Amino acid sequence: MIEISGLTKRYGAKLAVDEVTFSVHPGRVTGFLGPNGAGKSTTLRMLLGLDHPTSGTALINGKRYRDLRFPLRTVGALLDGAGPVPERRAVDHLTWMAQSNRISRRRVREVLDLVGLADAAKKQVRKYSLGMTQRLGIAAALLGNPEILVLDEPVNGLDPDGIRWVRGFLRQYAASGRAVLVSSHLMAEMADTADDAVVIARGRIVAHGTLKEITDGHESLESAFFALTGGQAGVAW
Ligand SMILES: Nc1ncnc2c1ncn2[C@@H]1O[C@H](COP(=O)(O)OP(=O)(O)OP(=O)(O)O)[C@@H](O)[C@H]1O
Repeated sequence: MIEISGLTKRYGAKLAVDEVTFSVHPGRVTGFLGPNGAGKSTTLRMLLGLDHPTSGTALINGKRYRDLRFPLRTVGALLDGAGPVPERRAVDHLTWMAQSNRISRRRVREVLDLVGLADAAKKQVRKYSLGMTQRLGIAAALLGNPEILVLDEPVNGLDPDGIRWVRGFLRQYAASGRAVLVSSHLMAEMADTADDAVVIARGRIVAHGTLKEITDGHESLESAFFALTGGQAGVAW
């Protein structure tokens, strides 16, 4: 379980994340939704110990990320821009990650199979398509068979096949009793993927509940999102 409480991040005069509080439960896909610059990545980076909060806490099974003994075994993450070294072969990248968390080589094969990259395991990552790179990122997140998955914009730039694969995969992962937190600004996509949603705008949580609760009284998740975030289609925030 993820518990975020009063989480705040200030960059100089800019309040990027402002008293954010929400939790993410096992067996559910939670969509973390917000326009560009709303504070999604900053929140996830603090959750994963990559940035220090100005105040507040972000806990994974009751602990801060950096206090987890073998973090990959508890929480798997795919973050924007945190890719592997391009010259490395996919299998070597995963083996290197696995070793640092005492995960077996057998598991490396398993996750490559799981994401459909078994045949491309020995290719250099720089020869991968965007879709393959995203699958590799998900394979890395799965290495420790974690009970929690955190994915920042996993379908960005994917073609419809890739998007469908990620959606099916996340639904299946949550159905096996694990907790999935996935950030996105693609409302139609999240409407098909998430059970719960947390909506953030300008660093603050503006809605948190089941998808049904959030869309109640609106035509779609997209129109609920625009009403909540004060935006309009086609207008930059
Ligand atoms: N290192 C930093 N220094 C200064 N400001 C930052 C820094 N990182 C983020 N910000 C600012 O904090 C705000 C939140 O950014 P963040 O990247 O968390 O948003 P986001 O919701 O993930 O957006 P996107 O969907 O575009 O990735 C933005 O205004 C951004 O410019």
